[in-house]
Amino acid sequence: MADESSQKSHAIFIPYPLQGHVIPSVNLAIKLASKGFTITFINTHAVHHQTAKAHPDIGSDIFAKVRESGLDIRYATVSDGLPVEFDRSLNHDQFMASLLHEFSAHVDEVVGRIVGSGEKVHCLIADTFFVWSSKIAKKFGLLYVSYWTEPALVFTLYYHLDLLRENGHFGQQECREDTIKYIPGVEAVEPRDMMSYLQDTDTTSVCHQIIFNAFQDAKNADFVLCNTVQDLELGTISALHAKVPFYAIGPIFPPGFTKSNVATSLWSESDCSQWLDKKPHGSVLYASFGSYAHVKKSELIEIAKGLALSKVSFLWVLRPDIVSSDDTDPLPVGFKEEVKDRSMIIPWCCQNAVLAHPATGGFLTHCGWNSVLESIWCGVPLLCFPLLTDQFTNRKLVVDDWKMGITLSNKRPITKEEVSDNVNCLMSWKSGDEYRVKVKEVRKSLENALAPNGSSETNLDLFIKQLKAKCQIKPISQ
Ligand SMILES: O=c1ccn([C@@H]2O[C@H](COP(=O)(O)OP(=O)(O)O[C@H]3O[C@H](CO)[C@@H](O)[C@H](O)[C@H]3O)[C@@H](O)[C@H]2O)c(=O)[nH]1
Repeated sequence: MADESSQKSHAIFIPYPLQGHVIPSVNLAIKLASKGFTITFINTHAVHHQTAKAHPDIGSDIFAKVRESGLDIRYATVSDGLPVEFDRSLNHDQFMASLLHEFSAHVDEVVGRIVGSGEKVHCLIADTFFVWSSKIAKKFGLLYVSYWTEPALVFTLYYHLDLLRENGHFGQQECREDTIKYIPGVEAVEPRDMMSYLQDTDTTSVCHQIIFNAFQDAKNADFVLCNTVQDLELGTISALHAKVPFYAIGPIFPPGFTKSNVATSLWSESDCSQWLDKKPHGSVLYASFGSYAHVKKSELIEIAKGLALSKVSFLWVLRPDIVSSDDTDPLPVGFKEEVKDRSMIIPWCCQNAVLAHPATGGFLTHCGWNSVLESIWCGVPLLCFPLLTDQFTNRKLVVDDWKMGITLSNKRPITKEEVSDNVNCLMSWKSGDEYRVKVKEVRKSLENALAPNGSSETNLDLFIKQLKAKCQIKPISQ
């Protein structure tokens, strides 16, 4: 009979309540559960409410279906401190302030309830951007596993904020503009390629407070799991190993890639497959700017006009709040009519299915990290239009380091002519070929990482082994 120390590892898993964080968190939760973990996954009431609105069949539990397949994933929800119907997109700073100041009290209560029920819990897996994780983990006697959903390069730049500050590249009225060459493991980064928050001169915003506090807290993490691919960021990761118990476990995708048994989309997905089926191989540009950033109306109009000018077929995801949730129809008058024979414009889709479709030949993207990984996996080259946060740094990786895409524009504001020219450059068989060849080369690193004994599996297994050792859990079979 199993004794007290041979139980399954039980993790409470709390994703950051944003689409681009919930998706890789659900995927990691499934992966850990398939390796024998018990997971209690906790979404905010607001994320659950919006997911349930988009998928009326899921009821109160997004994991009901995967549990039927034998995985031990439990599900709970918690308040983020704001009413469920509150418009978090329109009132972004108030939302972030609530996550900074209010959320931890609610998390404390729910974690306390689970631990107090007598259930043995071993660790708290929480997004690195939370400011409270190590304190709550410590209070309830749990190990803290920090989950980083962006590249290792971005992690290390935040981790070395003090170094950037000391050297005058961050936090001054006039920051240095020369190349940064002193971050361990990072050969060179231009200041313009740092995350947007590190390029701001005003560092008093709520997002800055979150970053400062979160990275202070991350220094107390027992483990950091990163959704990146070891081979692609080897130097950065090796240097981090000297300071942080850092595990490159990516790419973390849903099992099956194009279809998940767990509903994660916050908007209902339009089916584009029939439209795509009628298009020639590699002829469609897919355009999407993710779930979070907003686009200036004037830039959105230039992009629309540029797409019209390009004559390329395109599938464009335009979230209802892409400009602002109080301007839900920002396209130029007559645009939809003008491009109707060669376009499909929708509020949301199953992005993995679109990228994996043979008709898709290019991706106009804001460079969210999930989008970058998904595009590589599907061998689709990128046209980069970074808007916020890590997207500028991700663009550097995609264009300057891995050479599998091009930048939409090196200056702002963008013009319709450069949009059209660059769309044609990426989509044309001749000029786009070098990027298609490169992205397929980079894809090999992902394939290797996911192969049996590849870095994704090996690093995840190493983490599990070391976690069990720290918790003194014996393997189940003993
Ligand atoms: O119509 C769509 C559009 C997107 N997605 C999915 O939504 C996710 C979007 O994630 P990402 O591409 O990373 O963009 P954001 O939603 O903007 O993600 C936030 O979180 C990321 C991970 O931390 C950061 O890299 C980004 O900069 C940040 O904005 C991806 O998995 C997409 O497949 C869909 O399923 N359907």
